[in-house]
Amino acid sequence: MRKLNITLIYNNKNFLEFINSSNIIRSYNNTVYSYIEEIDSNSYKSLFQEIKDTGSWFYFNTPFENKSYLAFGNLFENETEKISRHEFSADIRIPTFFGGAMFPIPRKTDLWSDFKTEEWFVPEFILMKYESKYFLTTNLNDSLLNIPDVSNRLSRRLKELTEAVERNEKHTELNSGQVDYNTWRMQIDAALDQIKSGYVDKVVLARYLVKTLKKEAEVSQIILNLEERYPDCYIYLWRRKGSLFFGASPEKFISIRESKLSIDALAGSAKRGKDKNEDEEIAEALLNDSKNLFEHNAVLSYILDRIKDYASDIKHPERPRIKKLRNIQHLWTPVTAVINKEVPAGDLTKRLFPTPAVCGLPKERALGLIKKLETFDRGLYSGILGWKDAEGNAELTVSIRSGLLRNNFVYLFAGCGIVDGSDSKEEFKETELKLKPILNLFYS
Ligand SMILES: C=C(O[C@@H]1C=C(C(=O)O)C=C[C@H]1O)C(=O)O
Repeated sequence: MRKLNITLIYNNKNFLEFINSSNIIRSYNNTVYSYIEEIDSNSYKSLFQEIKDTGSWFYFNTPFENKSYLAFGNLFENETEKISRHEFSADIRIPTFFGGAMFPIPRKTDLWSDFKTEEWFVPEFILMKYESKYFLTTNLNDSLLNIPDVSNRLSRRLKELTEAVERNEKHTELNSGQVDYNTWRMQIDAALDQIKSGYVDKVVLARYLVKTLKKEAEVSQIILNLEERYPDCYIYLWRRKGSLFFGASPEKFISIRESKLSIDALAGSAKRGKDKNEDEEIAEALLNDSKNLFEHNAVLSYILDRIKDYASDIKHPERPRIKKLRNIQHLWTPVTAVINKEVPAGDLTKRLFPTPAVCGLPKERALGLIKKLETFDRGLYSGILGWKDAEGNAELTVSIRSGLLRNNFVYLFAGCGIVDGSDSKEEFKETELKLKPILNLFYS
């Protein structure tokens, strides 16, 4: 294994100054003291090449901001309300909490037992890449440590991330089989009956696939491939206990910076064309297709309705735009607004989640139908994932186009919005397009 230099980066003088200043302001419980230092790119890159499917860590890349985070170690868990923060470096903002929430249906199996229904944790360390600069954040709590202690702890954590573990080769699938076309058709027909009777306007049904991995997954390769192939998507990987949940999502759930809010309405899909002309024809047809526009508008009108009491200056383009990805294109309406000062960010998340892009309309009825018709646990698939800070800022994605690695299996998930006029064969094809980003990582 290459030697990792990151253990040596602490600048003694700055760190001591930080400890002293932290001692002065030290008066609350649950305070996070964040020491941020720039590190050299080689340390970061060498760690990245060595990262394994072991330990507990969280990786989140928001390419449109040129920022990625690798968070590891656990200082606090689920204490969002109580934590205040003292940062040493004022120039650069670092998120406080990383984590996410599952799609809100109680689980029937053990597939997701390595994750919690909802978790927001304060990591011990965060490696951040911002444009061409690299930073290490060390988070400390009230039992402040000295430099050798912190360095040792960092070395231990890095070892956990980079050391491969021997695996027992005998495993059984936790959720055997898959949703094949016949099962899918019956589910879509049942949903269409409910739509025709007027019980729901839209419901998003998903299917899953299980594949055996032929060899150990190479995590650094997964990250590199996803980042290269999906340069406009959120790239996320969350490793916890024996599971790795990961994906490349085109969908922003919510982004909050001070009072600026932005949300994606993303729904309505079509394949990519074989050449530029065909691609444009397909996009044009999608922009004028009443079924897809209905699916899309269900999401947009829901978002506008849910934020109207919390925000002002709500803006969005009059007609949807097209978001093009490698295998698929979508109808997309970006919504921006200014949040009323008195609203906590968590309230907005609760009001919006899950949107009709992954659930349906009316929400509670669609949730009931999904619970009744789907035969697997969605878990973190179609949940939310990302970061928040103690000041109410947040960057969360809808965790779609995702897979779960567990033992020697990869579980893949994809869904689509069902509305009046949906056809089970076409929707099945659409799920295949949506499964591709993950499937191609292992079987191309
Ligand atoms: C549910 C998924 O995607 C969602 C459903 C879409 C649709 O039905 O057209 C499009 C984008 C996403 O909001 C998925 O990828 O699994």
